[in-house]
Amino acid sequence: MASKTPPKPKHSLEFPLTWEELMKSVEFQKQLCGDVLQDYILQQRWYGGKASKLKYIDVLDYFSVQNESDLYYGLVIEANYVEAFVQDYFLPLGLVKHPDAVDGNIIAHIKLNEEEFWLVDASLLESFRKMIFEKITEGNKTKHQHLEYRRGRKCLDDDYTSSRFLGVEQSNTSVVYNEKYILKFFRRLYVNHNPDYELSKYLTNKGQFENTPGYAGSITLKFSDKNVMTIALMQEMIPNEGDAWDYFSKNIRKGIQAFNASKRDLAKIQKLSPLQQINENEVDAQLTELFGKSFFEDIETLAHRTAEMHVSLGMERINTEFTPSGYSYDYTVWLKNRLVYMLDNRINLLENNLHKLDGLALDLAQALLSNKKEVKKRFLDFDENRLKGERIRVHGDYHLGQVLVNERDFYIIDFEGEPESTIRDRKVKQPPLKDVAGMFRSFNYAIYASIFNHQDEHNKSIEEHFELAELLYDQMVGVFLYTYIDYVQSHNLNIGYRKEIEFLLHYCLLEKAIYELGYELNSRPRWAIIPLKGISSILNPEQHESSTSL
Ligand SMILES: Nc1ncnc2c1ncn2[C@@H]1O[C@H](COP(=O)(O)OP(=O)(O)O)[C@@H](O)[C@H]1O
Ligand SMILES: O=P(O)(O)O[C@H]1O[C@H](CO)[C@@H](O[C@H]2O[C@H](CO)[C@@H](O)[C@H](O)[C@H]2O)[C@H](O)[C@H]1O
Repeated sequence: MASKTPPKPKHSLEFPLTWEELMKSVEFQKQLCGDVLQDYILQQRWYGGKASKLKYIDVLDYFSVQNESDLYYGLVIEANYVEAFVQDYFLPLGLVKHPDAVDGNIIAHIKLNEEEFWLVDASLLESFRKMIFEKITEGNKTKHQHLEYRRGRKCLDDDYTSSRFLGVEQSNTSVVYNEKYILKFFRRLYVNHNPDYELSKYLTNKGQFENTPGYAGSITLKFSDKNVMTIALMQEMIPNEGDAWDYFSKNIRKGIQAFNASKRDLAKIQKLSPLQQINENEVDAQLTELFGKSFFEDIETLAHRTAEMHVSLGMERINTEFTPSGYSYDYTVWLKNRLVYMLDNRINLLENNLHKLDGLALDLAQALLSNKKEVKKRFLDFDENRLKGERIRVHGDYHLGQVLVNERDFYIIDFEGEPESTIRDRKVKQPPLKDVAGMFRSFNYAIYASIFNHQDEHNKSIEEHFELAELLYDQMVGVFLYTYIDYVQSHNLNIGYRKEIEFLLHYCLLEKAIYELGYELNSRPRWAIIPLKGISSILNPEQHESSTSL
């Protein structure tokens, strides 16, 4: 059979060098970093700098990944932006004879000593993936320049049998090995260990938290100045039926459909005050009929797993990276600076994007703009002297999409932290209730997304749906809090006294909703209505008597 005609390359390079000599060539690095990579990375899903103007790219560092027969390079490329900031990315480089080997997904055509090749992302090549697995399973038996391959406790295989791309929408690149492990190549690199690696290793080796993928290995780049970068993390693969966002959204939608088909009087449903705790058996009978008893049992299980995660993260007494801390003046200064900066950014972004909003979203946006002083005041109303609980390392970006579902149990993944924050900020110990607030915002999102996305299925007014939404949200929160607080308190994690818990939750809910407003305005403005509605209820809980101050 005739082979396919090679694609006409956009970029063609030529060097009188071998592949082994190529990376040492300054001229090659210069040409690669010019149009070749500038064009290539713009097409990649993992490239997060698309909204900024690229000035130039540099190779910050590179390393070889090799055995007796094959050689690949791992590149740390630094993207420099006109807006005066830089981002580092990981790009593994390989060389193939035929572009068919990678389905035409090539970086450039290259002639080396008159011989024709194609430069490709090495993760597309099975031989590269196999070599990576073998080096991780071999662990630190072999020394590799400034690269460290580690085998984790949960890696039980010595032999490679298969590899494939995970094939999900994601910001990194994940490979499934032997249908048992998932290796995530971090695309965006940071100086310092990635929190995903640190927390995964800790939870497996020390915390013994079972409802997260076990740590199976990693690759770390070590610089001569002692700085490090996490290149990859390998974990157990968790069999799953999808994530908790899809799981709960599906059940919420069904409940809302049942509500539309019924003659239910919302005034008869028990109204809780915000953050009022209830036992799963105390959920209003009408809500149980609409959403199912199992729906609230699932919330209970999720709360239980979240509490176990926090107890595990807060139990360390030796390694200061993990030992709990109290509240301090330094923390307060850091927090307030950060939140005021974020708020100013969101207000600015909102002003610039008002033209993208209409109807209720626009009304809520205008209300927020006139209320910005009140939000700032709330952010500044944080007094460490009145807080008695502990701060610990937290998940940091906790929402339903970070939880996998299997047989009505939940597994928590992706401890990379909040994507907008610097790596240092992600490692600051925080009140565990920050994660809880993140999950509550996610409940709120799932309810309102179900309402806004399926309006064609409704025969009741939007106001009635909003009323149902608030009733449901308060009961989901009530069940979660009851289970969560009971578990952490009986396992010696100090999250503060009752008023402190309420204060921190209100504080973190507002923080998260303001954060979300930026995320939505930048990536899906149609959804901005959800955090806008959330901010409005957090700021005006007038129908509820609970106080937000200490
Ligand atoms: N250990 C695992 N077991 C099974 N599936 C996983 C595992 N880790 C990740 N996934 C799947 O991969 C997706 C992306 O993983 P995630 O860690 O969030 O990557 P990224 O940081 O690139 O967004 C998850 O939503 C999930 O579907
Ligand atoms: O990409 P990440 O998962 O790290 O997180 C970012 O994207 C999330 C959306 O995928 C965003 O989450 C927001 O939307 C979710 C529904 O899609 C909702 O469940 C979350 O509560 C809400 O915050 C997250 O904020 C952002 O960091």
